[in-house]
Amino acid sequence: QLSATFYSTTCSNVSTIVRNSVQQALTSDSRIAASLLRLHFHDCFVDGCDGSILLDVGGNITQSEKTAAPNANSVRGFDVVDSIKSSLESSCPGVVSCADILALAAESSVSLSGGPSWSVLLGRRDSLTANQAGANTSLPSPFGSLDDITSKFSAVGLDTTDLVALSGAHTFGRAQCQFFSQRLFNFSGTGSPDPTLNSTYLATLQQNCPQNGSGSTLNNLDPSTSDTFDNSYFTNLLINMGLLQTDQELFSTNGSSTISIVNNFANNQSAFFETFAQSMINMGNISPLTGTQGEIRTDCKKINGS
Ligand code: HEM
Ligand SMILES: [Ca+2]
Ligand SMILES: [Ca+2]
Repeated sequence: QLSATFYSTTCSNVSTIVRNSVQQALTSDSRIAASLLRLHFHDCFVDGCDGSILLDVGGNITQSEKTAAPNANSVRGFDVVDSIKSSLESSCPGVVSCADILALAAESSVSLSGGPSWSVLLGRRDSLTANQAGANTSLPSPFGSLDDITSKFSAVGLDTTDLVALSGAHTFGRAQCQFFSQRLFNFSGTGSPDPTLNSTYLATLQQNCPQNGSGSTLNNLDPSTSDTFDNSYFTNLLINMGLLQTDQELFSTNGSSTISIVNNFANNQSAFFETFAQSMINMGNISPLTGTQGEIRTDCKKINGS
């Protein structure tokens, strides 16, 4: 049972400390807000929001989620999490969990980028384990069908509205060519590009991600407003300008219940912001450790005493 006032007597400035650190990090890295939001998502989908993604191999930890397929050479922002943790250890030693730091950093990242604010529920504790196989199986693939991603969300208690709203996180941040290049030249063995890709956008993407080029070249997930948290992710889908196959599927899968939700968010940014905030709370509630479960890590990368 998480609560917005969990640290009110033990670390009353926690939200401000996190927010200031994220703001500071943004001055030298315009992508960091997106990266921090994604870290919270990749934490919560694997054994719940318990900081498991932050652990390195060492001591009793024999596997790390960082090297699982969806994370390796992809998730980033760990240095900022460590710097937030050091500030908090100076102000309120041994009090704030790494899992809560991820939830707070996600909210600051969205609100500092122009998106909604919400009251973050707190009181999560940190795991004593990491689950690499779990990261490989529980995180959605950008090559999956809408049914695939829907079932990964429903496996953690999130519904279709949550799926569409949270996919709106792709309103900022970057993606490497390797995660959508299957759409550009020979889609599903057809010898042609994905028919649900806008032809002008296709030409730009083919230029940025040529065949036999580097799969790690970065592209904006939202070609309209790449660093702003707004509803242009959804207006892009209406004109076939979703970057990942799984983005465009939300609007282009015939008969899907996701289509009307995309239309609503494209036409009504406030509806998107309100739903996104609620869906972030829903995601943040995925099986947290509470009470005497787990621990409060001193160093987010390691179990205490190891
Ligand atoms: C619906 C299924 C989803 C799939 C298949 C998916 C897949 C991906 C992929 C492949 C990337 C690019 C990674 C890279 O190039 O290294 C990415 C980036 C990103 N994802 Fe998702 N994602 C999904 C849902 C979400 C959700 C629910 C959130 C957060 C609420 C999110 C937030 C982000 C952000 C902010 C980025 C950019 C990160 C950065 O620039 O560092 N994604 N996603
Ligand atoms: Ca986790
Ligand atoms: Ca945007």
